Parts: sequence; structure tokens; C-alpha cells
Amino acid sequence: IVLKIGSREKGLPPGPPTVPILGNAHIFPTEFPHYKFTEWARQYGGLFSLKIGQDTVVVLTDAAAVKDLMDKRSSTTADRPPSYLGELVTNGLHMALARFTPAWKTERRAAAAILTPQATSQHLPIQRAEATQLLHNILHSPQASLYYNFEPIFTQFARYSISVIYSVLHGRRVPQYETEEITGYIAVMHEWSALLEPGAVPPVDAIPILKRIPERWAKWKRDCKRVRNLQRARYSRLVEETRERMRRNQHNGSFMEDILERQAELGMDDEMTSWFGGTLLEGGTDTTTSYLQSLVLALIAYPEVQKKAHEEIDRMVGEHRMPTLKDLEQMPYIRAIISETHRFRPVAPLGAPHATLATEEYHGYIIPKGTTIFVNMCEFISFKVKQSLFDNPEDFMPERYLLSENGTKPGVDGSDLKSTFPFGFGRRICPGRYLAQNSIDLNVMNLLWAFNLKPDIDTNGNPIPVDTFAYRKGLSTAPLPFKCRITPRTVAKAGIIENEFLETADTFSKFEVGLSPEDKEFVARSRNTLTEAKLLLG
Ligand code: HEM
Repeated sequence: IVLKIGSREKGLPPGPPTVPILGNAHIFPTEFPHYKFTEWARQYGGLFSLKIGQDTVVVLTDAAAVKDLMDKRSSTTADRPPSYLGELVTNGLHMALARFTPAWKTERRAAAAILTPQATSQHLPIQRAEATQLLHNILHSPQASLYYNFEPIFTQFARYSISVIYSVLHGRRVPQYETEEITGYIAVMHEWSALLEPGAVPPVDAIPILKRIPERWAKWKRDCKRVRNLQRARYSRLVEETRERMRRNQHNGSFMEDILERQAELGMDDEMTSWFGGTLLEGGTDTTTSYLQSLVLALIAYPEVQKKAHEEIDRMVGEHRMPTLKDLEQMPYIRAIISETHRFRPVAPLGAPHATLATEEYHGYIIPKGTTIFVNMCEFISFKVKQSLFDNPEDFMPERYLLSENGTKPGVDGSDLKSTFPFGFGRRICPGRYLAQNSIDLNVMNLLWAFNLKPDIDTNGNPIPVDTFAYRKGLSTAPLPFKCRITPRTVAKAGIIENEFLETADTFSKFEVGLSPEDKEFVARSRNTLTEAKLLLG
């Protein structure tokens, strides 16, 4: 019986040969698993299986299977695999990690109620204002020469994403990166992500007896406790701040106001409300930041794409105003860049793992209840694939989206692909996708309108090529820091950014509540400097 553990049961989709007890655990890739999964897909097909001890993992790399199993049969593929860590840290209340439980359903209902396209569009002014500050901050790097290393871009994208979620959700913005509100949050998130890395803690989900190790012998348990306390304190403080603001009648239309007003109707107590806010914050910050970092990386690596985009945006928007979302309708090439960035370097190349709530039969294969399912985006939307649905899949080539709706090569049926794939599937699809897409659309246009993005240069003045494969490990990836040069495209545009930033003061003011003394001082200082500069310039 012991020898049978780890072997592939009859009826499972094919996969790499197993060994007793471990199954395929000894060959399961711990870094960048999407590469290995792509290789295995070549060998075993678009639907293959792995055995991890007694557990089964199915990897889908075939667009039709993804549509059929993840979307059409979403009622049986909407679970998540067990996560003891998720239980320990969030008590099962983290929407993205939670199993298909009543708590998850409650939170999901609440997210669906507040994050509709229409409700999200109400928050466009603050997204636009924050996107303007992003341009302004890039323009005002500490280096007067407007020469940038990676730091300002990476940190400013993070500040943008965090401030947008803080404002939209809790009605209070985060004006600068160097504040505990951001650095404290990021430090805890690093600890939390490190704990979630494969191999960081003993395999408690596969070998449940390990859960019983007493805390004094398990550093990881003490780490989980610390992360839990820090996250819980932050997320409940943010909810309390919103409640307090509402008591003072300082409503500003934030989503959390809506949730707090409907707490009883939605069936959410304070504990759940705090984790709900925390999950949206976590889900919405790193992802948006990573997308924008990949965009800049790709534009630097492919200068000809940037050139064409500059031509289009100059033709449609010109020199005298900043772009608006309406302009995007008239700019097919920029829209193609937006889709191509999702395809070229998906933020989550394996999405987030789903799990089956019941046994499914598909094309003669059995997928047992409790199977973990990964969707490997690389197969159909990314790189390193031989028989791809795309021409030159490894290249950043927005033109493909001008030739067919899903970017597929001539003669290929791309109808199983959906433009929402980068945001996941079925009942688990990203609830923040409308908010995210607005952020992406605004910033892609702004960055292309405002700046030339170029590689760094060496001491001889030669460009240093960027490495488009240098990415951070983890389920949610991002480029590793890279050096580049960002300069305003014209003096007139730099002037418009200054003016527009000054105009943001009105939009920002109602979100500048509950700021720390340092943040208040920062806001006052940056506005004064700008006003003085404007007066000087006449
Ligand atoms: C570029 C931006 C973003 C990308 C690429 C992205 C992508 C994803 C993906 C792939 C998933 C997993 C879906 C699945 O399991 O099938 C997901 C889930 C999730 N995302 Fe996003 N996301 C982005 C922005 C956001 C934003 C702005 C928010 C919040 C406002 C958010 C909140 C969430 C939450 C709460 C979940 C968990 C849903 C659940 O398990 O039920 N995301 N996202």
C-alpha cells in the first residue's frame, strides 16, 4: 500500500513518471514552475497531471480546456487548495487564499457589489490625479539631470498602486513613498510572501501531522503569528479610521463606507471586514506595480514599439494636454501595447491555483475531487513555446493585436482565448479587474505621452541592454530592478505635468485625511514648491 502512494491513478491525465511515496514531488520545480510546466506540456499535452504524494495536480495549457473547465464548469473548479498558512495567518478570511467557504462567498459578494465597472468609474478622478502625481514624481527625481536609476520608478509605481487602493477603499491617500503606511506595509508583505515561498515552511498541507509541532520548535509558526498580528492591526486600524471619518460626517465615497453601512446586510463582522479590506489592498498593489514595471522594461527593450506609440499618441493627443481615457478609443496601437504587455509578461504566469470541489470527467480523463489546478499562461499567452498560437511569441510585438482580436497568427483559431485570462477564471476571476484596467490604461498612455524610456549607458556612452527574463520568483512575478533613463519628451510636456499636478490639489484634498504629521508636511511642501515655481515662471 505504501508503494502505491505517489503513483498516478488510472484515468488521470498523463504526466512525468512517478516514484513511490513522492510521486513527482522530487521533480516539482520550486523556481519559475511555468517554464517546466511548458516543457512538460510539450511532452504530455495540454492537460497533464502530477502526483505530489497522495495529492493530484493538473496543469492546463490548452485554451479550450481552460475555457471548458475553468469558466464553463466553474462551479466545480472554484475551490482553492488547502493552505494551513492561510488559516494560521488570516483565519481563513483572506479572500484570495480562502477555500470555497461561506466566508469566501460573503466576501466575494461584497467585492462584486462595490467593484462594478460603474462604481469603479466613480473613482476615476482620484486614479487620474494619482497618475498625474506619478508623472510629476518621475519628472522630479533627486537627479536634476532627469537621469534615473530603477529606484524612483519602482518605488513610485508602488506608491501609485498603494495610494489608489487606500483612497478608493478607505478614502485616505498616501502622498509619499517614505512613510510607514507604505514601507511598513511592504516590509510585512515581504515577510508574508517569504513564508508562502515553496520550501519556506515544512510541507504542512501534504503531511498534516507537522501542524502539531509546538510553536517553540517551529520558527515558522512564530513568524506566522507575527505577520498575523501586524497585518490584523493595520487592516483593522484602516477600517476604524474610515468608521471614525464617517462619524465625523467626512464621507468621500470610498468603498469601505459602503461596506460599513451595509455590514449587517452583507453579513460581515469587523474581523471579516478588516481582512476583506486587507485582501483587496494586497491583491491590488503588487499586481498593478508589476504590470507597469514590465511595461517599462518591454518598451526599453523594444525601442521601435515605443517609437510607433509616440507617433500615435502625438497624432491623437498632441503637445498641449495630457491624454484621457476617451483618447484610448482612437489609439489602436496603444491598446495593442496594453494587451501585449499582459501576454508578454503576465503578472501571474500560473494565475492562482484552483481546486476541484467534485470529481470531473473531461475528454475521457478523471480529475478527482480535491485536485489542484494550475493554468499555465505561458502556453498560450507568453513565451518559450514552439507550436505557439502566436507568431514570434517570445517577442514584444503589439502589432499582433492589430491583425486579430486575440493576437493569434493567421490561420489559427484563437476563439478560446479570452482577454480576461490575465485576471484569472470563473468564479475566482479577479474582482479588482476594472479598477486595475483603468489604472493600466491611464498610466500606459501617460508614460508614453510624457517620457522617452531608454536603457542606461555605460562609461563609453553605449546602451546597456535590459534583460527581459530577469524576473522575481513567486506566483506573482515582477522584473528585477533594472537601470534606465527616463526623460521628458518635450519642455512643453514637462510644463503641462507641473500645471496638472497643481490642479490635482482639489481632488486630493478630500482624501488627505488622517495623514501623519510628516505626510501633511510633505503635501504642504510639495504644493508650495510648485506654486512658487509657477509664480516665478509667470
Ligand atoms: C494588473 C492588475 C491585476 C492583475 C493582473 C490581477 C490578476 C489576478 C489573478 C490572476 C487572480 C487569480 C484569479 C483566479 O484565481 O483565477 C486575481 C485574484 C484576485 N485579485 Fe487581482 N489582479 C490585478 C489587480 C487587482 C486589484 C486592483 C484588486 C483589488 C482592488 C485585486 C484583487 C484581487 C482579489 C481579492 C483576488 C482573489 C479573488 C478570489 O480568490 O476570489 N486584483 N487577480
